Amino acid sequence: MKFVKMQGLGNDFIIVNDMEEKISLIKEQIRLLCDRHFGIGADGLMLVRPSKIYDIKMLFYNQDGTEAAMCGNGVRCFAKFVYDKKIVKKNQFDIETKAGKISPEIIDDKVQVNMGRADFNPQNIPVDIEKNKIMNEILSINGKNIVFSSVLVGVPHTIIEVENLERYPVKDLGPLIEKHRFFPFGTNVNFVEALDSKEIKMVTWERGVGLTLACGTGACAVATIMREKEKIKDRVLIHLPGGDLVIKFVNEDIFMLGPAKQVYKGEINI
Ligand SMILES: N[C@H](CCC[C@H](N)C(=O)O)C(=O)O
Repeated sequence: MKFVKMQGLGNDFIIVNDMEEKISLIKEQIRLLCDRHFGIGADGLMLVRPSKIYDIKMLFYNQDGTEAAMCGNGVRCFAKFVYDKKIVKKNQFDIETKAGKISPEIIDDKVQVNMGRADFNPQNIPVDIEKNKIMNEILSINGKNIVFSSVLVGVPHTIIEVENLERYPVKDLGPLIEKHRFFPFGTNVNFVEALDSKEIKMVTWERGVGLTLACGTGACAVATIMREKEKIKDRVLIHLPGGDLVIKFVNEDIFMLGPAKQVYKGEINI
């Protein structure tokens, strides 16, 4: 099976051109391909498929083999791949994803993506709390009360503001919050330190992966919640361990601008 390895701010992916729709990978095979010792190694894997309703279709799978509706860094890499390989012959197009239509624009070596609108409805995120919005709720872990907000930006995201990101126990709390009983399908967990009204630092414990160098939908979710709390306006620079993303709001649509780079291409027997 031929593949290309790409990365967006160090969030890395295996991309397979399956326009002939001949490839069907079971969960265990995806997990093996993404394994950093027994396989290629990646945070996720994407299949390129034809779409009946938009220009192209993206299927996304996490490192553990679970399918997810969307991936922000992944969709930038996906868009760059299909454009560079001339599978799609325009630099602005629409991708069919399980989270709906996602519209990227290739701008030199960067990709700007209209990520659509955030969904605050707990039933859609989903979060098992009887409220209209999940803002500044409390969950307790090992006797520690944690204030959190949750929102759907393609996939479920939980946002926790902290005073000092470097000193916060992200690796201990991330997996416990990811699988907390409030989140029936799990959640991505974003730990955020607001620097000022224009800059934010964050790190994400990703559902189905663990700590990653960047999370695109997470950055969009963080910007959404911080804007909802009126801590930022309609544009923010987000610093992630793997690099920076610019997130801006046009009306209620979320736009994400960031890099997407090919690392290498290869072939593997699976
Ligand atoms: N792990 C996420 C999907 C990938 C999200 C992340 N890689 C991004 O860039 O948005 C989930 O299961 O919801």
